[in-house]
Amino acid sequence: MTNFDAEKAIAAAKAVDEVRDGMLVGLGTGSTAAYAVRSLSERIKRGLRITAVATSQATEALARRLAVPLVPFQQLSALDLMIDGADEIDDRFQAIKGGGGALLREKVIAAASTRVIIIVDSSKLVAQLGKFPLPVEVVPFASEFVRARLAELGARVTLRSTDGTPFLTDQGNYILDAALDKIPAPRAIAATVAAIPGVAEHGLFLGEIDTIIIARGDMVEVRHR
Ligand SMILES: O=C[C@H](O)[C@H](O)[C@H](O)COP(=O)(O)O
Repeated sequence: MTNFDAEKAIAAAKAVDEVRDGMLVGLGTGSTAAYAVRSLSERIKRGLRITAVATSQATEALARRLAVPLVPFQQLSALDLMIDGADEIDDRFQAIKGGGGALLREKVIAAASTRVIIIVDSSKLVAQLGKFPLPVEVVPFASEFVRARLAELGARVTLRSTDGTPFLTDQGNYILDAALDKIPAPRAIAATVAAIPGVAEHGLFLGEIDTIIIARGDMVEVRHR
């Protein structure tokens, strides 16, 4: 386990302490969120009674394997709590997400949740967003058109792929990774990107996050908005 893995596990356990009997809990996606699913599963084995919603097929598979009770989100419109990771987060509770390609479902679940807790290791906290390329989910039909529009904003744009095969999201869309280096005005970029026809969602989470849990070594810091 790397130091960052240990930090992810500590932050995840702290977030899972916030889960109470009867809650409907949104489960994020990625390596940090996976620690939260494991931690939640341990509490369920000790008697915690909750129901969860997964933000991706990967998280759904993990939760099923660990006997975390799941319900499909299609039947719901509101959740109590979401626990998720982030690729970058600043001290204004603004984040870039989508490194794992789950940004669209994550944003829906975050919007539906009364409270959103983001759990991160110490490498994820930044002074300014943008070093991590902004994931933009696009319908495949519009991918070249959106790529050109993002390039006009000054981004170096890459179609996420493996060995020449485009990565497909759980919705069957593509991801364009838009490297901007710095995002000094996240709200303006978010509005501009969201307005491009063919964009399904972007990875800027600007108003959704209520609590950040950051682990540094074996210390954990909780910040509330
Ligand atoms: O699409 C994936 C999510 O937004 C993840 O929460 C994000 O990429 C962070 O992932 P990790 O915890 O693996 O660094």
